[in-house]
Amino acid sequence: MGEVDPAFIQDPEHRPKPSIIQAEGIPLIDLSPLNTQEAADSISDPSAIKDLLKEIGKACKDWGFFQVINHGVPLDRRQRIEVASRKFFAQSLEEKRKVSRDQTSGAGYYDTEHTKNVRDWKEVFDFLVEEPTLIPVSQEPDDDQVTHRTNLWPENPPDLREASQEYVREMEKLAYKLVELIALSLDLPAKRFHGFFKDQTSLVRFNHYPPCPYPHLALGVGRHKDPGFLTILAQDDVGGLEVKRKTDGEWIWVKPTPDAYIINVGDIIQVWSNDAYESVEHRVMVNFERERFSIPFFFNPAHYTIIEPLQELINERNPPKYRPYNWGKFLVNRKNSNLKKQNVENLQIYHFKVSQE
Ligand SMILES: O=C(O)CCC(=O)C(=O)O
Ligand SMILES: [Fe+2]
Repeated sequence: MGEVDPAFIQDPEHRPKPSIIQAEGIPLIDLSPLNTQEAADSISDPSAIKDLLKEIGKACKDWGFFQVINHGVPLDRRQRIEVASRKFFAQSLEEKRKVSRDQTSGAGYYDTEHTKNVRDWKEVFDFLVEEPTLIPVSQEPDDDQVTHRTNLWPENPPDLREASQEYVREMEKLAYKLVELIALSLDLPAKRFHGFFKDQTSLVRFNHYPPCPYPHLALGVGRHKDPGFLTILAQDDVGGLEVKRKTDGEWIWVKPTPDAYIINVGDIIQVWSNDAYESVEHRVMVNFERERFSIPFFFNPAHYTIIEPLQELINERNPPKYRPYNWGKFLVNRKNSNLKKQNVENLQIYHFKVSQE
């Protein structure tokens, strides 16, 4: 890949800067107050975790991003899936393509994703949390058909499937804790969001960013916001994730913290909270020498969920800022547009924004 392939080249204004800004960085939040509660899985006494809720609320407002430590996910689960992911990507392209994602599967291997119509310098392997996962067949509003999506598991490494399934249970536990914290921080009942995830459309992705001969021109993932409810990301020690700081629009490097998870607010929280919390743009830089691996868990509601500002969070002085939309239709629209270069931007939540006039 010595030649510069124009498909990967970012417009000049979106290219990474030669100097990175570490600044004070995104907030680091210690979840250990949850571990000292007698019932950590149901936050029964919000007053005991008042400070934690404040921290979470502030991080969601000011950054849309934070890291968590003492999160309760056993380190060996994470190490096992990280090793499996490395082994999978180390195989030949021919081997990896045996589990290639196609139009009908919602999962598998692919290396042709585009973000904002520029190809990403990465290869990925996706798997669904629920089997089957129900997704609408088409983005047409009148078409009620749904498909049953299942996973494509590779033969090698042989323990990838088990490691993945084990890891996902841990991700769900952490996700539900975070969902409760976020609900409480918005002055909602702890379980306010739980029902939406009954038939979840959540997804885990293995990202592999190979070394890049022109890291000043390309990106591992172009600037974007995550469309779902929230994302729990495990990044390795290489680093490359950058978050757009809300105060001044600068791209801030997220310093790898061993055994921490990076949490970000997705578009759905932004809409449900009527913009109290914001889904923030992020991107991934690649580098000349080192390959990088990351594993995001995208926590997403059931396909039939209608996304609109929550009744409790709107009033006359704070009217709804979005028109309702159907999550499954939104997802299908996005999926159809991400695998090829197009001339227009794909569907975004601002397309549902109510005009303030
Ligand atoms: O690899 C990373 O650090 C982040 C990846 C990401 O933002 C995504 O896959 O949505
Ligand atoms: Fe992302």
